[in-house]
Order: sequence, then C-alpha cells, then structure tokens
Amino acid sequence: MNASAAIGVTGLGVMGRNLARNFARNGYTVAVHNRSAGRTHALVEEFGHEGAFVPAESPAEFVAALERPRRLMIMVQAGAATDAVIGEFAPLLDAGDMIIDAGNAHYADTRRREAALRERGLHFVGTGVSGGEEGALHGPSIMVGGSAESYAVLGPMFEKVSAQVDGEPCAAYIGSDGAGHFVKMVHNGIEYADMQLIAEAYDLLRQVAGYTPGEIADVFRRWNEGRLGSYLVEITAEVLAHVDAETGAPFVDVVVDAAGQKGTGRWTVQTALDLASPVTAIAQATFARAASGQSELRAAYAGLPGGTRPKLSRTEAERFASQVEHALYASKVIAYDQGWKMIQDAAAEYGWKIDLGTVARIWRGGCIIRASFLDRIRAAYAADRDLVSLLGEMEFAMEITDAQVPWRETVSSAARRGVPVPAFSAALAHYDTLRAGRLPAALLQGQRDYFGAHTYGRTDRPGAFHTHWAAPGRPETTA
Ligand SMILES: NC(=O)C1=CN([C@@H]2O[C@H](COP(=O)(O)OP(=O)(O)OC[C@H]3O[C@@H](n4cnc5c(N)ncnc54)[C@H](OP(=O)(O)O)[C@@H]3O)[C@@H](O)[C@H]2O)C=CC1
Ligand SMILES: O=C(CO)[C@H](O)[C@H](O)COP(=O)(O)O
Repeated sequence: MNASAAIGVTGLGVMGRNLARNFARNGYTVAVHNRSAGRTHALVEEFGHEGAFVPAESPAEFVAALERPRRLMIMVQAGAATDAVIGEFAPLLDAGDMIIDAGNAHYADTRRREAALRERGLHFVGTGVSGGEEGALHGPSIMVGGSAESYAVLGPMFEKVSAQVDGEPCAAYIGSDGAGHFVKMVHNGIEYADMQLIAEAYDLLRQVAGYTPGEIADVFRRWNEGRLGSYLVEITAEVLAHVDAETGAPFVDVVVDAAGQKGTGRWTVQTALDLASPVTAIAQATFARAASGQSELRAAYAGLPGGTRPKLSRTEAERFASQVEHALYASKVIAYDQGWKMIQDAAAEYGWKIDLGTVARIWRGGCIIRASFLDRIRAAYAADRDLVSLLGEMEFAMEITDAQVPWRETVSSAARRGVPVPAFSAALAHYDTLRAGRLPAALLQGQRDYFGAHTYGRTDRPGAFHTHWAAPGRPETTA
C-alpha cells in the first residue's frame, strides 16, 4: 500500500468518525480503521466525497498507509479498550512514530503509557478533545500533551482542524506526558459544575419564582445575551423550551431525573482529593449527579418536611430572577477559579509548565464550556501569569463584590424554601473560606493534638508543638 496518509484514525465511533472527516475536509489524507470493518466502509461510502480517505481493514494495512513519521490517532473508550488498541498497534510502529490518544483517558494512565512507549522510541501524545459530535466535525477544542517534539509535527494539523476564535486556533500544547488529558479532565469537571449551577438556577426559578419551563427558557435566552453568554446557557434554553411530542408536556418533565456520568467528573474530584485542591463546586456537582440516581433512597424520603414556598408576585419573581443571575454568575466564577487552581496545583506536582491563559484561550471555542467570559479569564492570566485566583483580578473582584447581597439572598432563599442548591452553596462557602482570614482549622488542630499528639504550629513563632493534655498544667513542648 502507498504510504500516503498524513494521519490515521482508528475507532470510528461518534467522535473518531467526525474527527477523521474533519481532517479530510481540511485537506489531509486520512487512513481510517475500525475494529469492526463495517464502520470503516460506512464512513467511506457516506462521506468519501468530502476528502481523501484510505480505508484499512487490518492494523497492518492501516499502519502501511501512514506517511513517516506515522501519526496514528486512537479514538476509543478509556481504559482497557485504549490499552488493547495500543497493544495491537505499537508493535507495528517504528522509533519516532506518534500514537495520539484523543479519547478521555485518565491522565495517570497517559503518564504510564507515555513512559512505556518512550522507552520504545515512540511518542505517546495524550490529547484532550472537547466539543462532542458536532465539535469533532466542525472544530473542537484540542488540549495536547506528550513531547514538545511531537507537537512541532502535530500542532499545525491540530490547529488547522480545531475551532477558531478571533482568528486564533482552539488547540495548543499544554505540557508533557499527561498534561493534555489532565486539563481535559478538569474541563469536564468544570462542565459538571457549570451544568449543575445552571440546573439549580432553573430549579429556583421554577420552585421559588413559580415560572414555567417555557418562561425559564426565555430567562436563559436573555441571560445568554449578557455576561453568562455560553454554549451551556444557550442549549439550556433550547432544552427548556422543548415540548414532548407524545404528551404535550415540557420535555424536562417527562425525563427521568437521574443524571448519568461517564467518569471524568468523578476523576476530577478523586484527583483533587489527592492534590488537596478544594474543587468543592465540582465535587458537589458530581455528588448531585450521584444523589439524583439514588432513586430508592429518594423515594423513601420524598415528602419529608422542609421549607415553605409562598407564592411570589410577578414583581417579586422578577426581582428574585435577577438575584439568581448574580448568584449563578458569582458561583460560576468560583467554580472556574477552582478548576484553574487545580491545574496550578497539578502543574506544581508534576512539573508541567502550563500557561493558564492558553487554557482559557483554547476553551473559548469548540468545547462544551465555551463562553464569552473565558476571554476575560484569558486576559486576566495574560496580564498576570502568576495570578493565584480570578478574585485577584479587578473586574472579577468588583463583580463578586456586587453579587454579595443577591448571592447570599439566593442561597438563603433556597434554604428557607427547601430547594437543594449544593453547588451554589459550595461556591459561596468557598468564597467565604477564602475571605475569612481565620478559619476554625485552628480548633481542628487542637482536637488532633488532643487525641493523637499530631502537633500544631503556633501563630507567634515557627516550629511544631504538642500540648501534654493529660498532664497537670497541660505543658507545651516542641515536637
Ligand atoms: N461522545 C462525546 O461527546 C465525546 C467522547 N469523547 C471520548 O472519545 C472516545 C470515543 O468516544 P465515542 O466516539 O463517543 O465512542 P463510541 O462508542 O461512539 O465509539 C467507540 C469506538 O471505540 C471502538 N472500540 C471500543 N472498544 C474497542 C476495543 N477493545 N478495541 C478496538 N476498538 C474498540 C469501537 O469499535 P466497534 O465499532 O468495533 O465497537 C468504536 O469505534 C472516548 O474516550 C470518549 O470518552 C471525548 C469527547 C466527547
Ligand atoms: O468529554 C465530553 C465533553 O468535553 C463529554 O461531553 C463528556 O464525556 C460527558 O460526560 P458525562 O457523560 O460524564 O456527562
């Protein structure tokens, strides 16, 4: 076979098929392969006219179709499937060839695979791709890990097929080994938080303001014109306005209220615990999905006494909706800030040199959390590369100051009326934690020292100390 393909894609499911088409539409010759050959033939039959495809039935045929250094993209499920495909293809490759894993792999797996394949002279390029089926075809956001050397070859291709915003590509090199997949994982964690915050806002507008789903769709459409403008707010309005054809009921009322998850939000939270990175809004959003799925438990406790829900007048409802807008925006800033801080924490742990402004830049288009305010996050990090928190940037700080009363009113209204708002509450509590100055953690240290001699630091001098709690006079010694 003629080695003519600039890239090969194996795994032609929802994402792989459209990424292959995207490369072909952008002028690259693409070798295509799938475990079951039916998908390969279907792709070429249906979309062969869009560009140059080289269908391959066997791994050997697929590899033979690739120009050197070979660029082979895997788009299959994370975990065992990815290991199986690597195991199948790596022995057929030569030193200098590149395996790009564009699935949602766990970054620790990517680090392991990168190290093992590097030993064999192969580049393993863990790459986060976001944008779903449509993004894969028309331009996703692409977060690339692996070696800088491989990015020199792959970067121009990725930048060409990615989404473009203001003439800039939504693709970039993030950092070595698992950095690309790490950042994609945090993207998905932020996605969970953003979606949960929007869902809580909807619930409040329905349960407290008394709006119908159609009216709430209009509220979200208005919000989408302003600082909350984003893909997720836009599609929320679409979903809320949708009416079930069979029953004539709002679509949102005929869907089972148990949220699914494939695992990237859970990975974010598990990893955050290891890094001691408090991504509490993301964690609450992930737990909210889990709680929604506990149908037996919820059925057992449904109807327990809770808050009161007095009917609001039209004017009161409108005022409340405006408060919710502030609360949603402020909570969203906190959730995103938590995600960025987690990336900083991981960069310190793994020695990744991640440009935080670049992360915001490539999330402005193509991905699920694309939003107008990412431009401002980008500008904030461009102005100060070492910015510790968005709360340190003047404009965000002013908005959070303005949100104080409505944000707190929203969370307290929810508590009074018995509407669960775990992500709003977590975001506000995080903000209060940051601004507290002094936390009751000092008491925790005292408790730990009391029962386990775990020692504590003092505010007035350095060192570790222990109080002998059982001894007369409770003397303190240095530990
Ligand atoms: N769907 C989405 O919106 C997004 C998905 N992703 C990630 O992209 C990856 C692919 O997702 P998606 O396209 O939705 O998945 P699909 O289920 O549509 O396709 C999965 C593909 O993987 C192949 N496959 C599965 N197991 C194996 C195996 N053991 N050996 C070889 N091939 C295998 C399947 O082949 P066969 O046809 O033979 O079964 C199929 O081509 C996942 O990692 C996912 O997390 C990332 C961003 C968005
Ligand atoms: O990766 C994605 C987007 O970037 C997918 O949307 C993600 O897989 C959806 O996750 P979940 O099924 O857990 O809601």
